[in-house]
Amino acid sequence: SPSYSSSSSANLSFTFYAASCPSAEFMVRNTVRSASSVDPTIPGKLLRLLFHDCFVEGCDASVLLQGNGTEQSDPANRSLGGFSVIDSAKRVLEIFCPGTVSCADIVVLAARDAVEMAGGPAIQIPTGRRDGMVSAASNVRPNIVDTSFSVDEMIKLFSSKGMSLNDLVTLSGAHTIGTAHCSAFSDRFQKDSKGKLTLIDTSLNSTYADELIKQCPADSSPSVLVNNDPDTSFMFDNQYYRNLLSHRGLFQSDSVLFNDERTRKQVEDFANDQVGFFESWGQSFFKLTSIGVKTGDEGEIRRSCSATNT
Ligand code: HEM
Ligand SMILES: [Ca+2]
Ligand SMILES: [Ca+2]
Repeated sequence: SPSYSSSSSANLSFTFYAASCPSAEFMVRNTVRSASSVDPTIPGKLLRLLFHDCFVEGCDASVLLQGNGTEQSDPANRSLGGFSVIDSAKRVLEIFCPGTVSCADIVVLAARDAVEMAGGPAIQIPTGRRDGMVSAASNVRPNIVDTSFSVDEMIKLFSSKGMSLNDLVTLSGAHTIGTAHCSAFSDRFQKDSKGKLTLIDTSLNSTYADELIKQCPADSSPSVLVNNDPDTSFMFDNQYYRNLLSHRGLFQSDSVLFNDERTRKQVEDFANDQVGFFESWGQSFFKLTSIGVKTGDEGEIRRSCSATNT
């Protein structure tokens, strides 16, 4: 459905598991913490997983379902990660509070904790989301932003989820952590007659472009990863916006936020004011985690996050 009512998110509660599983949030947090201490790439993965869940069928863990033709089989989702962290949190929760805590809530809480552990703001998030039964690859393409999108196209998709221009600029700040495959920004380069890459997107700083070509030469392996934020890749800070100001946005969809008059001011403000970015992040993240939530009798509480109960 194109526009989600806010009545569903009004059914979420800050005390949803207070009686049924009082340490639910604590158990998710511990799982995220220990996984991230072993593998520092986990926070970025968990944050992107939330985005791809909430924009397709709402925040309902549809992205976790495995099988032929599910969301995971769409090319836009092949580079997602963090599933094993969600699974281990669920395993612990099923021992202490069987059949109680939804995978949809675990995805949200894990992303929230991941941001905080990477140095970002702490955010209170209500719970009570239920797990969806539908996961179709064909739902992914129309609902997930591609790096080739114009600001207009991004605004259109975001507003169909009840998200504003401000939310778009704020949530794009997620690219202050995490990594990307070379193919995610190869459209900014072209192969010359000798098979070497040259920059065709003039909105990119040429020194930065040279670094990217070095890390991602034309013949590089498809498994090569590049940091989204070349300066503070593991730190959730406002460096993403500073990068945009110095023409070092990795994706075309990042650069356009600085090149478009409607979004530039917000980018400049966040580049100069991390506290302001963090405040805005709290609000936009809250909205993201409320998109299309299922509550009450809708959906189910999955026993295993990768499969529906029946
Ligand atoms: C607005 C348009 C957006 C576009 C076009 C976009 C696109 C991408 C692409 C292409 C990647 C690299 C994937 C790969 O090659 O492995 C990526 C990574 C990432 N994105 Fe976005 N994204 C957008 C918005 C968001 C939002 C709203 C969030 C979260 C709130 C987000 C969080 C992330 C994170 C954390 C990573 C790093 C993932 C990792 O380290 O594995 N992105 N994004
Ligand atoms: Ca979903
Ligand atoms: Ca950073």
